[in-house]
Amino acid sequence: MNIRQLSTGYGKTPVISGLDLPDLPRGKITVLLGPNGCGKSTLLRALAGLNPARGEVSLEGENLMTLPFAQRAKRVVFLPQSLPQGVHLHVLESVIVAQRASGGEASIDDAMRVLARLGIEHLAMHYLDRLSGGQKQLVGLAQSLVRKPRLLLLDEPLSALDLNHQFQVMEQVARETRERNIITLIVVHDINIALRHGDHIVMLKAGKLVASGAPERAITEQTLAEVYGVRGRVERCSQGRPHVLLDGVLV
Ligand SMILES: Nc1ncnc2c1ncn2[C@@H]1O[C@H](COP(=O)(O)OP(=O)(O)OP(=O)(O)O)[C@@H](O)[C@H]1O
Repeated sequence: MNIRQLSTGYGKTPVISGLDLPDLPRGKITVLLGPNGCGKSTLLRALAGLNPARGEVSLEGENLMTLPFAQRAKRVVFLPQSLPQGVHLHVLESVIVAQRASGGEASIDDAMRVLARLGIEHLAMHYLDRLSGGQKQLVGLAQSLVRKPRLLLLDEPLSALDLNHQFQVMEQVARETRERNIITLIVVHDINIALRHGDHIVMLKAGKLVASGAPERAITEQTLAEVYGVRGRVERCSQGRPHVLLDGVLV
């Protein structure tokens, strides 16, 4: 997927101006990193067609920016940081509604399979508005995966999850991404999750691209300093995996 000269913002206030991103690979997870307020959610919303934007976003040979919204919504799924409040549906119903929103056939079997893959089939008949924050986040992910997008945009899908679920969700997202050969762009704040589970990294600061590429190429002492203003080291743990250790903040 190519993003060329993308500009977006709110009213007359630009957040991103003329952003070019290197090709986002299919079948891989791209992790979008950057400090609070740098424009990550705004970028995801613009790619999903939820924020007005200019530029070119080509996905599998089509320019998303000129597709009618309904066509775009069949190809692109965006999971926001939190689900809408006050939706009085069962979890299973909500997953089936999501399935139909992308033009798919309603299939209880498919919906239950997605819930099972995320380890939440026991919640199928629970009401959405009575779930914990983390449970809601898992249901939001189930709603996204069941829609079988070509481009999956996940905005901090791990923020309310315990360690076990964070790991399981990243493994599941990686599996779906690989098996369906889709493009997944995911915002996380945990740099070590990005290093461990990301295939590709994009680092933004104030709406501008600072670094991109393989995790160990993009996440370095220099980019950690430039993007986050921290002193950090990338070291190898006893199993040989890269890991960021923070020594402090730059003043
Ligand atoms: N609805 C809105 N109206 C006006 N400005 C907004 C709106 N949403 C976000 N902004 C502004 O746009 C800029 C980028 O916000 P955005 O939510 O994209 O950042 P982010 O990188 O996702 O941050 P975080 O890591 O804190 O979630 C910020 O300056 C923010 O104040």
